Amino acid sequence: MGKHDKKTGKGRLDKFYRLAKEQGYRARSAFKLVHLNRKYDLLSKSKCVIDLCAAPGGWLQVAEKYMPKGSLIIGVDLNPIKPLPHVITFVSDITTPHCRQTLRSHMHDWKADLVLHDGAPNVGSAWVQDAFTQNELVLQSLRLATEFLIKGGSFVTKVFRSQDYNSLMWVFGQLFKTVEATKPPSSRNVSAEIFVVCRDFIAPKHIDPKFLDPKHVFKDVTSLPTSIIEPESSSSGPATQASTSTAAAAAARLAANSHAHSNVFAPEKKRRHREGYAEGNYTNFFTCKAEDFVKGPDPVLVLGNMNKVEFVSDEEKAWLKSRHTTPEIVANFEDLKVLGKGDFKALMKWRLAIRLETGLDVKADPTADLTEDVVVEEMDQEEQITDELKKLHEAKVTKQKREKKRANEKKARELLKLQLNMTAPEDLENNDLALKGEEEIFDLEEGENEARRHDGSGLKTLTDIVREADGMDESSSSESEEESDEEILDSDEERERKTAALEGELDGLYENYRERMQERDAKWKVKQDRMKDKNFDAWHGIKENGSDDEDGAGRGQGEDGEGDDDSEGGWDVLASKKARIGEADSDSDTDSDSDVEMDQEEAVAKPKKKAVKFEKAGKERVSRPSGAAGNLVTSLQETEKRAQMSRQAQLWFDQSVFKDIGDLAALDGDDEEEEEEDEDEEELVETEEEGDEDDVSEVDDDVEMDEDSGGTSTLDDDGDDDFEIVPQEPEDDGTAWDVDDEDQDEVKKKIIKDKGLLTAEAVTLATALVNRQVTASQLVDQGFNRLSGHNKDGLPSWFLDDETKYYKPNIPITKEAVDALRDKQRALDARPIKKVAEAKARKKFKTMQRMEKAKKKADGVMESEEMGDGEKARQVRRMLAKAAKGKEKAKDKKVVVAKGIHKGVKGRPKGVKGKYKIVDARMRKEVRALKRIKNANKKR
Ligand SMILES: C[S@@+](CC[C@H](N)C(=O)[O-])C[C@H]1O[C@@H](n2cnc3c(N)ncnc32)[C@H](O)[C@@H]1O
Repeated sequence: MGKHDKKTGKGRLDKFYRLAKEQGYRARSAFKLVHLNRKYDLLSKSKCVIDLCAAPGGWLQVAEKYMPKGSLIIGVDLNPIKPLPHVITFVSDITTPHCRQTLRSHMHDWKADLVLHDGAPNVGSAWVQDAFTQNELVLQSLRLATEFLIKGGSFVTKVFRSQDYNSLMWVFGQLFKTVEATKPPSSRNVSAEIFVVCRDFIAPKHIDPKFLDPKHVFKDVTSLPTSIIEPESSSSGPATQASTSTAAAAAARLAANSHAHSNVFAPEKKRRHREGYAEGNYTNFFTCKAEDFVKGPDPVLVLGNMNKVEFVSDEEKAWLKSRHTTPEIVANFEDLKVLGKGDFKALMKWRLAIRLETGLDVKADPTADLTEDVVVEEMDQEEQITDELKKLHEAKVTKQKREKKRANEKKARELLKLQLNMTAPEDLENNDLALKGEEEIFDLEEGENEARRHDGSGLKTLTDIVREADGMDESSSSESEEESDEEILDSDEERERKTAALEGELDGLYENYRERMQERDAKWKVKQDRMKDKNFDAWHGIKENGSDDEDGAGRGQGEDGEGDDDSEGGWDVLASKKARIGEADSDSDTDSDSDVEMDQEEAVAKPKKKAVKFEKAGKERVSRPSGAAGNLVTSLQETEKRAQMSRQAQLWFDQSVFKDIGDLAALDGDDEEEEEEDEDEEELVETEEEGDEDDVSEVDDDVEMDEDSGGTSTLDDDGDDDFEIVPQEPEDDGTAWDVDDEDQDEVKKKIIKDKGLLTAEAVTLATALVNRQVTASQLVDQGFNRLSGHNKDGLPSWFLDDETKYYKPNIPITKEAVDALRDKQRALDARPIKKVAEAKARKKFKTMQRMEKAKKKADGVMESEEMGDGEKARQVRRMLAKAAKGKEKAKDKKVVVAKGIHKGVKGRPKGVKGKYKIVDARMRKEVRALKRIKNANKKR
């Protein structure tokens, strides 16, 4: 059988392959015969076996093993079979006369008890063709079997299930009393092969050659003669019976046998023959009376199940004479199995006509003729089809809706994640969604309508978001209603439940997010507190408290009456307007942290109307907002830190954008009436002060805004210095980024961007103030806008947190402000690195020391009376120049061997530039020698 694929992969792992190896069988197929033999006991009683298609000899081995000793075992194959003990083998094609002759030569006049056939043509082409070739081979082997089998002998063959299977089985049934198809366990389920065990060979005397001719057998089994087999003898009994039985009956019997096994394999078993006979059913030739069709309750069933409708009774014959009974109708009744849809319709029409004619049916409408009745029938079918189509359409629509709904839910989830900064916009599958998430869903400036729609708060609830994403907004409400009717998932209850679940899930996610943030950033909590205090509550608080409280009385409570609006809020903006440079509250301790932790009472006591007053204190310009109304003057007992802050404030205002400010106190167009601001957000950046003073001067002019406070300075909550960089590109809004999932660089960039934006706002406002385009009061008034009021009741924490970040007025920034900051950043970037700065400072310091010394010396020179004025001036100049220059490093001595020196040559030796000193090598040696001697003498 040649190379077999069982040598590789799957085959190698096969249990029977391993068993065959273990037991010394040449092929795993040996076990098929083992199993067949176990079931039918074929071998033990056989004394002569012919194995057709026997290579490599597995079956021969089994036969040799289970057959009685001395049995004749003959194997034939296209391929040579390695010699086996007690087995005769030869190479031949079983379809050729040569094979038959050779067999005969080996058999002499013996008859075989058993003929085996496990042949398989070389497969590889299409299945049908292979199956056909296979079954052709089966028929050839059967031909040999009929020639060499003894009466009562057995024939075992492999058959491939195909449309010819039943034909083969029918033929087997004609030749053997018992025919059984079986699938041994060793035969792979995936294989379409089945083994047919034919026992008790009838041994007919003469077999019509057509009976074993593939052309006839496989072409049309019904065309086979029903009595082609002549019994070998009249005494053959059952054989005669078998031979006289109709082919249809035999095929039906055998088909019934095979059905017992048909579930094991048969890829084509599901194939349906929609026209003509269904496979295996051709022997079930059923007839019925025309009466059953006409009068029966289910004419369709009759047409479907019967082969023929017969007109037997007088009544039925009378129907044949009806004008409705056309020759075509009669022909149709002759063979129902070959009819098409139109034929069936015609028969149904005929039935109705006959029924009407015979009075079995009464016309509903007397005017309606037969044709109309027929149309009713057609309509029924059409209705059925329409109905089916409708159902399909509905199912499709429902499916689409469900998919849409799922997609929308997914979108909603992604949007919410996006809003929680749990995902980056580019991570979202749908970028539009990301944009939507940023621009639309939480668009807090969406407008009054939107605000009204959402309880007047201007905020969308989660349900709204889900509803929106679900396409459940007003525009699609009708569709939503329809959907809710159709799908239980869309019911309000379900929606609420899902929304609640989603909210719960999101709350959980948000909590995780917060935890992660906390873990990641030790200062996060403090920042959050400060955020809450400053940017949200306080922001709204100041506006709620009103701005026209000119008397500087304590700030009132907010509209919600909570009274917890403790920070300057609106000052967030106002302070930005005035560059937010101030010092700590004069009457409180100046620790920056204390600003953050300001308690409620203190906050309430703050003035409602906020303003800034800048005062000069000595050289320092001081922003000195004060929480207490009367505390308008900078305290002289300010701490050193505060003094430093003031200095930094001065540096801040030394920037070009403020250069036009003459007196900062005059900033406010509403004159000195303005009240002072509390210090809540007034922190100054403590700059790096490393290196000497000169270095400090280089970096000290850096005042930054705190990202959290929307324009406050950046003294850390823990009091650490926090030097920050003003961004290069402040116009880029990168506020939507989440620091949590980014690496540190990204975080820094984000902070820079954020700060840049806010700082630009501050500078813009400050510039506007400076240029008197706007007054402080106007700015404060502008702070009262539609974003002021906010009912926070019942809102989820993630939303409030998000609001804290984003629910702010959009303060415009000018190009000039951005340019100013950019210039500043460039200046900062141009600074030398720390070590260089330190080195420079050291150098400078030493120079100053030298200059100091030189100055003293110069004083001495000037006091001298020995020198004239001109001489003194020259001396002093030289000394100062020397001091300024500093000590030059002693250059490495260069030794040059000059020729002729020892010969008394005078003047500059050749090749020597600059100062030079002539030394005598011999003299040097002598000097050293003398030193050595001297030392030696000392030791003695
Ligand atoms: C599955 S193998 C038989 C295995 C065999 N029963 C055993 O156990 O070793 C099928 C064999 O049929 C042979 N065969 C196919 N067509 C043939 C033909 N026309 N004449 C002889 N042998 C043929 C192939 O050469 C192949 O060896």
